[in-house]
Amino acid sequence: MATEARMRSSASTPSLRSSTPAQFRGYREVQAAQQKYAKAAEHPGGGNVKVVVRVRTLLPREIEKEAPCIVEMNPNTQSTILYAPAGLDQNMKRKLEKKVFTFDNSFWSVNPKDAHYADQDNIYNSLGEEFLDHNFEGYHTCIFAYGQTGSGKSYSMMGTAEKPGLIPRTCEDLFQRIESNDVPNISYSVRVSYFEVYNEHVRDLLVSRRDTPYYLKVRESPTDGPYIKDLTEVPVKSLQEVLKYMRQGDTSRSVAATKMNDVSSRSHAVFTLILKQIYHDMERDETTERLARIRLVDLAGSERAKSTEATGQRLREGSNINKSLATLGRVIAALAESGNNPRRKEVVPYRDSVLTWLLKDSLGGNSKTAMIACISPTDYEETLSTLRYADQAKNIKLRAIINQDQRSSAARDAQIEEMSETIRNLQLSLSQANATKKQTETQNTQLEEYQTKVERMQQLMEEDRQVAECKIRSLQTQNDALKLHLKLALDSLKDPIPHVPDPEEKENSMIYDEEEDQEDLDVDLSLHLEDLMKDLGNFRKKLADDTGRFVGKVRHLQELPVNC
Ligand SMILES: Nc1ncnc2c1ncn2[C@@H]1O[C@H](COP(=O)(O)OP(=O)(O)OP(=O)(O)O)[C@@H](O)[C@H]1O
Repeated sequence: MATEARMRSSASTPSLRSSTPAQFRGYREVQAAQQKYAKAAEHPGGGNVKVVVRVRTLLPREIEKEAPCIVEMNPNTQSTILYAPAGLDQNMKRKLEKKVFTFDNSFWSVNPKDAHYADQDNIYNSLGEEFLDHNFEGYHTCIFAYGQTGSGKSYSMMGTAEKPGLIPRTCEDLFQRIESNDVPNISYSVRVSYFEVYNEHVRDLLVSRRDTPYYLKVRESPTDGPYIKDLTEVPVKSLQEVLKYMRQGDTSRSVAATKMNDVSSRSHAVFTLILKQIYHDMERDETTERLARIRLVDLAGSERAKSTEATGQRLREGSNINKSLATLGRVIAALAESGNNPRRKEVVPYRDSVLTWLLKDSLGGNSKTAMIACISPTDYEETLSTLRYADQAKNIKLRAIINQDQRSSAARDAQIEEMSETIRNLQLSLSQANATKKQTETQNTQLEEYQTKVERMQQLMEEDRQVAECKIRSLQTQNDALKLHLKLALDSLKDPIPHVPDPEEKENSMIYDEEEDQEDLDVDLSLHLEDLMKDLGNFRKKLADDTGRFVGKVRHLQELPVNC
């Protein structure tokens, strides 16, 4: 449970926010914002998995049964206390004495009337906002919700239309931050993907359901680790667009009514946003790219067949869910053990389930990660098991780094050129293979490679267009600032400020000084004016160059063949 004060986020504003309107920003202000941007890269990315617990409200079936609330939370210590259920004999009660756990946050969502009640807003402000700050700094992040079936995972992650959860709020804040950015030489791009792991198979939630199930393959890249081949990743430009995909994915998620939950998620759902920031340094003609993967995971709930009374398909689903959650438990245990004792090299069984294999990076690698352990206020055994799980996760050490890449414009151009050449060669060999009608395995691999390269190339060209655009924006801002300076300089030349005479000065020297000062001022102003005119000329020239380059590149992009 958290107090109001603690609920309010202490997270810093993102490094790129500013309140000065762009048209009034001078070169110095822009430089200051740029330095701030570079400074964010110095933050260390270590630390442990952040673990928070949320206890949900009592559900109608629990109220009906008059089930007592056996959880308590202390807002001062952020501890969660679990009491043994009433009605046990003294012997059992002694065995199941009260258990106390302390977490980064203990969120009390039982009764809205309580002072320390945590609503959806509080959860986002305490966790989501801070994690989005990390994304703008260039870190990958992952927030996953864990808990028994019906404990409030989907409510916390997705929420309802009236009370949106972490996922829609993250999307909203992300686009708000992007739209309020007024540093002209930074551009953003966002892509989204949404998949589920159902019965150990990966299903793309952004592709409409087909009669015969269509599952995707998991592959491993030497540089990026495990990834899903052919997963849809769509570029999104606005909040409305990303919410549209989120809803589309949500409706195709595998859910079913069980005895414990009317709308129970039968799969683990992974919603991912990829945020790319490209910052262009005007002086060095160099771009810095920052890439952050924002992973938001709603796990299926752990469940006991006895409580769910499941049979047939539901039972099989349940046993697969439990199997992957058990593997996740073993992965957490192994990582926590290595965190406690760095000299001990634990074998982490990532590969034992599709879920842990895909979350490898988020669990013990390059990511800042948080776990929301969702608990029911009435179930002793399941709640204790979730709290133990969460307690162990606190010991996992992370190795997050800022994902940043610096390149000169010339290097970017060279990369595009090299890629065009590869695409041309692939196209040639494909059309030769087509001509001889040889449907070989090599041809298929080449075709795949070709398509990936073309996609990557189109992405690069799009980014290049954004860089050119932000250069133009930046030059225009500087141009505006210079015009303003120029106007002020001209005004002061036309109407110089009269010198205020010092009463103690002698009259003669006064006349002499006044004339001398005016001469100095005139010389200063005309030198300043000359500099400004020179700068203005340079900026105009640069602007014209960039516009020319940009138009040329767009033409090149339009001429590029998409399919062979
Ligand atoms: N903090 C909360 N405040 C109000 N209602 C909640 C809260 N948490 C959960 N609920 C309600 O409890 C029910 C179960 O929650 P939810 O579906 O999120 O559980 P879940 O953990 O995702 O379950 P499953 O694993 O079966 O999918 C829903 O009706 C949901 O609206």
